[in-house]
Amino acid sequence: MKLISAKNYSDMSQVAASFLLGKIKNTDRLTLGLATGGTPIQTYNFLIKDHKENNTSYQHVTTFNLDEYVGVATNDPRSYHHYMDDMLFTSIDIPKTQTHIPDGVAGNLEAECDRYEQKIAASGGIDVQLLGLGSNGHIGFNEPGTAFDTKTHVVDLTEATRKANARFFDHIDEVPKQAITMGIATIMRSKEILLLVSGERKSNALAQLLEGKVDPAFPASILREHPNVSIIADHDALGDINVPVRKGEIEDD
Ligand SMILES: O=P(O)(O)OC[C@H]1O[C@](O)(CO)[C@@H](O)[C@@H]1O
Repeated sequence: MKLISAKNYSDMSQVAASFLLGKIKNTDRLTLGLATGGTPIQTYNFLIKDHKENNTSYQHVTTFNLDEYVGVATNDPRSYHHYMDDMLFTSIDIPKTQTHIPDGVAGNLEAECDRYEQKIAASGGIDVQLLGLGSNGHIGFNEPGTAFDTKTHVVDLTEATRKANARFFDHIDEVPKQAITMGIATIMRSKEILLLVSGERKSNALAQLLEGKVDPAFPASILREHPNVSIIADHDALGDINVPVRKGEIEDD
């Protein structure tokens, strides 16, 4: 696992965008796994800025998002479909047909999970998966206690996660109680993983990921067993962590 430090949220986002652009610009065909939440927003802003300034194309890129709320329509501003259109897709030249997000209003949610899993496999699997880290160690919406062999599935959200995400809704009661998420096995099959961690509120989770044991009680701990993980963490998230850290390129300036 490679740990790269960045000074702050903005620098973390710039290092992350450069990392992704290195892949986007240097491949003929790329499948990206994408995340939502607060963490990747500025990374997406930097990708958009680069697209506008350098005309970087996404015609050869296919994307699969980690998750979607159950019962939130795709055109609802709180859906992850809407988030992705708003934060990235409509501002770059990626064909809509190449972007994939689970359908949280599908009539048969189990069938939707199977369909999504098969779609990822049919595309050849995920080359690079972008991840955020839940304060309780969740990755995607895989909450503590999720078995490491899970594929895409429906999950009951914990109160902690609903509270953490209530900032995107008018009231906590409006935060859905369930979501569809890629499973931990789905995420672990990605060829490469890029985990972004920012802010003091994530420092305990990051310390546990780096120093604790691999345990389903802390889902992100499984990343220690993946052969190709890079973590970009800012100083607030790193806190006093006592592991070797490589400095992000921006810090070397
Ligand atoms: O980036 P945030 O908003 O702190 O959320 C952490 C993670 O939790 C989720 O909101 C749930 O999947 C992810 O989208 C995100 O990566």
